[in-house]
Amino acid sequence: MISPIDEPGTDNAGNPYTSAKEMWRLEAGEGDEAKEKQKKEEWYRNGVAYWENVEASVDGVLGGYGHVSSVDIAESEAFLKETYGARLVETGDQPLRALDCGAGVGRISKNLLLKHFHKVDLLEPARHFLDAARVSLSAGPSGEGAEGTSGHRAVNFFYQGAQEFTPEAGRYDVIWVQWFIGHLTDQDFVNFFQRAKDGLKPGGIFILKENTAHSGFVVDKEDHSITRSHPYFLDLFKRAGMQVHRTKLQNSFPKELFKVRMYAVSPEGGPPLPAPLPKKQYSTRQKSRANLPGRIS
Ligand SMILES: C[S@@+](CC[C@H](N)C(=O)[O-])C[C@H]1O[C@@H](n2cnc3c(N)ncnc32)[C@H](O)[C@@H]1O
Repeated sequence: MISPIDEPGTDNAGNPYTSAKEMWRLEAGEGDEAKEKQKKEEWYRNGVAYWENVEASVDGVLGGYGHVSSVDIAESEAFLKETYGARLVETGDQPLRALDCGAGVGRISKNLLLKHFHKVDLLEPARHFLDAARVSLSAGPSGEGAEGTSGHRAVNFFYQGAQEFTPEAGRYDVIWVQWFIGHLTDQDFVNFFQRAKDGLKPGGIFILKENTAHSGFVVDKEDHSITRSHPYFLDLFKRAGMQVHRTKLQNSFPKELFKVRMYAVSPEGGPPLPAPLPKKQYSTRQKSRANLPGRIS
């Protein structure tokens, strides 16, 4: 069977690449010793520069599709509960912590993560998005002390690209990776998961939610990102030493968008996922909802 990296792809104007390997050589200088460092820096700089010119709002980070935010959050929440249910309610004395990577203006932290996790950290390389997230999540100027009435709060606001980030060891129950991993080259995707897995508590998981190409890949020359196919994701998870526990397609999105898929992954050889809970057992839901800022939409 042909490896996903050898499959052909296109850019968003339909121009072909013979393989992902060729694409990464052209776009990020991979395999070309003389140009690799400079081209790779350019790839990341151009990606962030695109977002720096986008309005710091939910509509901005969703490319004008701000109206899909609530249905996105609803299906993410169902996936989180089905995947991680028991751990969300049986915390003992331990605070639940999540990391929101490529967090944009804090849309997911505000509407989902802060409902279920006592402490949420955000990682985002576009400064004005991170500033907007700080305001939206009511943090002080240093990012500390964003205390909601439920006691759940945004704690750290990391101004960094994921290709450079290393989390504090053993800090997180869940690392949320949504709609940004296309900015990372394949090698940095693998390196990111290999570094970030040390940031998970024992039994912690990553949830990745991303656009998927029908086959191969599609490069967006405007925002300098790549949309990968489902087999391409599976291949990268394998290379990163990750096992995929569950995967599910997002249902209710406009037809013209890429198919969006959710993955629950954790380091190979780790413990099985906690049991899902029947919906009626989520007794924290009402309490948390009442204490958190309203949903945007
Ligand atoms: C489509 S927006 C999604 C934002 C957020 N995840 C959400 O769903 O609301 C893409 C985000 O990825 C961020 N981003 C771009 N390059 C990145 C990188 N190298 N590492 C981490 N995040 C990056 C952008 O600044 C932007 O906030």
